[in-house]
Amino acid sequence: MTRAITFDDVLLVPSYNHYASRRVVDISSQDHMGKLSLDLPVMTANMDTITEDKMANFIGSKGGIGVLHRFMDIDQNVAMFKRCKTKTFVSIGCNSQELERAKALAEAGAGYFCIDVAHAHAKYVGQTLKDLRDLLGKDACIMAGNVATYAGADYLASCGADVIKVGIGGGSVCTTRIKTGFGVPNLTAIAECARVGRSVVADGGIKAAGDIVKALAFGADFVMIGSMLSGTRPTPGAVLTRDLEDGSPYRYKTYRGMASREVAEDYHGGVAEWKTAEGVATEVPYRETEEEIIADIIGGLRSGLTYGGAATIRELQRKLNYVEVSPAGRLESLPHKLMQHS
Ligand SMILES: NC(=O)C1=CN([C@@H]2O[C@H](COP(=O)(O)OP(=O)(O)OC[C@H]3O[C@@H](n4cnc5c(N)ncnc54)[C@H](OP(=O)(O)O)[C@@H]3O)[C@@H](O)[C@H]2O)C=CC1
Ligand SMILES: Nc1nc2c(ncn2[C@@H]2O[C@H](COP(=O)(O)O)[C@@H](O)[C@H]2O)c(=O)[nH]1
Repeated sequence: MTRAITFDDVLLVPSYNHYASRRVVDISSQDHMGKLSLDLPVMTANMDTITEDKMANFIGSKGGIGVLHRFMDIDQNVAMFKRCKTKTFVSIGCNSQELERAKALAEAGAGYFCIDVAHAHAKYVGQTLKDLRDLLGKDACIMAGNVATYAGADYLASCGADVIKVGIGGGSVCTTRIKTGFGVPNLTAIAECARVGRSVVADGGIKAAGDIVKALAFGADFVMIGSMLSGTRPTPGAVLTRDLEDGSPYRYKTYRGMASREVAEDYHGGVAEWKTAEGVATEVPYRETEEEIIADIIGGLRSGLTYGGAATIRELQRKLNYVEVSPAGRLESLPHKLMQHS
């Protein structure tokens, strides 16, 4: 049986650092096909509680890129795309109307497309990729996902994907592994898919800047984050308030999986009888900390590269050296100053 690992299973091992300061390392990333270059290798998730135009403009201003969700009609989608002031991905699904969405968005100037389905190692995704390439031409950047195996990534590459989105069932509001028994722990999935030689986006389960460094070191060129930015000001959705037991107000927003019952009710009148929800909806505290979250990611990436003795993300990948950690090692990695000793 193959052993598979994810973020908390490993730590990266430090190596000799040539660089005088964390300021000199380069945290930018370019995809293997030469179509996408980001100063910050971070994408925001195409979820209706994470990325609309406001988040796309925020993350774009930081050097990353937003991926608009697709759960709206085509006119709304075009209007939203036009409100984006920086390079932004748009998403499409796989049914026949989705090519109409792609056509309208391309006419509005979109050049970065994401084919977004739960299980992309599938015939209908391959066909959509080919149709989309025919529609958009060779210069458009097409990302497709999600997959979690070498065979899945290879299939998408062979159908014309430039960038491959990797991660099945690892997201923070995801229940796919519980509901279906399928998934691959994310670091193993990233390493496997990166062997195909196309750029990989590590998607799902990233909780902190250190997880981003691990994902990049294991072969991702970019990461996609949802929960790390959930509840912040640039996310869509209202700020809600309720009283806590002590009477103090608690301000929160909703963060929800795009395969949750709540999403199905809002957009499709409920979960179809042949399906089950594969995501959950949750309350997250309202936060005004998006600037700090991104600064923390940038600082973590800069430090991370120097711990790895690397000036670039590609060098970090070449020098990958890691250990699997014991339960005690994992505990030691967390703040434990106040832990009681018996
Ligand atoms: N990264 C992850 O682990 C996951 C992500 N998601 C997210 O949830 C959203 C909804 O996803 P999705 O349900 O794919 O979108 P859609 O509802 O648009 O479904 C995509 C198409 O794929 C078909 N399909 C066949 N088998 C499957 C399968 N096992 N899972 C999903 N679709 C299948 C669907 O047909 P039919 O509906 O008739 O079956 C449909 O035509 C997306 O944003 C997706 O990224 C969802 C689950 C897992
Ligand atoms: N299995 C499911 N995965 C989902 C769903 N909605 C979104 N997602 C995936 O999660 C990531 C975000 O993960 P996070 O850990 O950063 O919060 C997102 O990009 C999708 O790939 C869902 O309903 N089910």
